[in-house]
Amino acid sequence: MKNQELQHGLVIAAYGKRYGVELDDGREISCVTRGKKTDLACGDRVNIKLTDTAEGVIESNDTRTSLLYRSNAFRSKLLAANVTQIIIVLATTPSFYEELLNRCLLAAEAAGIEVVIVLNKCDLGDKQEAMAKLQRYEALGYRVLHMSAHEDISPLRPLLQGHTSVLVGQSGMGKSTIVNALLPGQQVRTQEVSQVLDSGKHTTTAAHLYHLDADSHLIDSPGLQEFGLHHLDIEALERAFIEFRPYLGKCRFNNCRHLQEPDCALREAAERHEIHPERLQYYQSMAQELLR
Ligand SMILES: Nc1nc2c(ncn2[C@@H]2O[C@H](COP(=O)(O)OP(=O)(O)OP(=O)(O)O)[C@@H](O)[C@H]2O)c(=O)[nH]1
Ligand SMILES: [Zn+2]
Repeated sequence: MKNQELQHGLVIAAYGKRYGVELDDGREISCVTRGKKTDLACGDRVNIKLTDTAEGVIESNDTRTSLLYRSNAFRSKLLAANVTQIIIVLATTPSFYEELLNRCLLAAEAAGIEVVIVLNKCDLGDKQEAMAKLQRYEALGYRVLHMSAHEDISPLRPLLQGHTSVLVGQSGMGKSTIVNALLPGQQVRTQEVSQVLDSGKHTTTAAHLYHLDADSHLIDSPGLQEFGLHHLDIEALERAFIEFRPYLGKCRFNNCRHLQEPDCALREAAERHEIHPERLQYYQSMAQELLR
């Protein structure tokens, strides 16, 4: 193709090394990156050189307003770019991992984005235990929405308005049910995109972006197990615990890590139960891991 002008677009799907990109004119094309570059995510705004009518090479990405990482035991990968909000989907049953919730919250705070915790399957009888666990997070100021994706998705809709939200959660919490309820037509759309992108090969989608309306977008990230926090340093980690912030800088040592040091404002606050001792312990275990 002769046309070497760069096109601008939005990454709407990440399939390993292949990306689905929606061009500013609305066309969807399949792209690879230049060289070995793989540090792109759903939600990235990119500049593309077309190589065919429906194919291109991503030359660069625009500056991001936010970036979230996912990780496995070995390394961090990008999860989503330019999101303004994270929707953490939990359910009354099966029981959720509080560890994963905490990691999601830290990732959101570190990225500077808003949080909504959704407790799904509230139509089921057995919700007391999950609700009790979440009271601690409500007390910290996090918004917790009790709902049932089976019965009524409408309480969630206004919270998505004007945001680019990323939906995360462990398997079985009801994420697919929520996406399907929010986007009754998305099945069609997934097929269209995968026909363009898959070219017959079996691929796994890391994430997919859907438009709810002109200003509201939703990124679905299937199979999320872990949140990448390897990129945080110790200062970012302590600030990511929102209830620690009023105490930071008040310890005797200004490089206090709040582990064993004397006159530590955070440890004293935990002793007075102004901060929850379990959250401090959780911070300490992560800090020790980071400092190793
Ligand atoms: N009772 C009840 N069941 C629900 C609700 N939402 C989802 N479920 C059920 O919970 C099960 C898991 O829901 P999915 O939407 O597949 O969960 P998921 O989080 O997408 O899980 P993966 O596909 O494994 O990632 C399914 O059997 C759903 O029908 C709800 O609000 N109430
Ligand atoms: Zn301290």
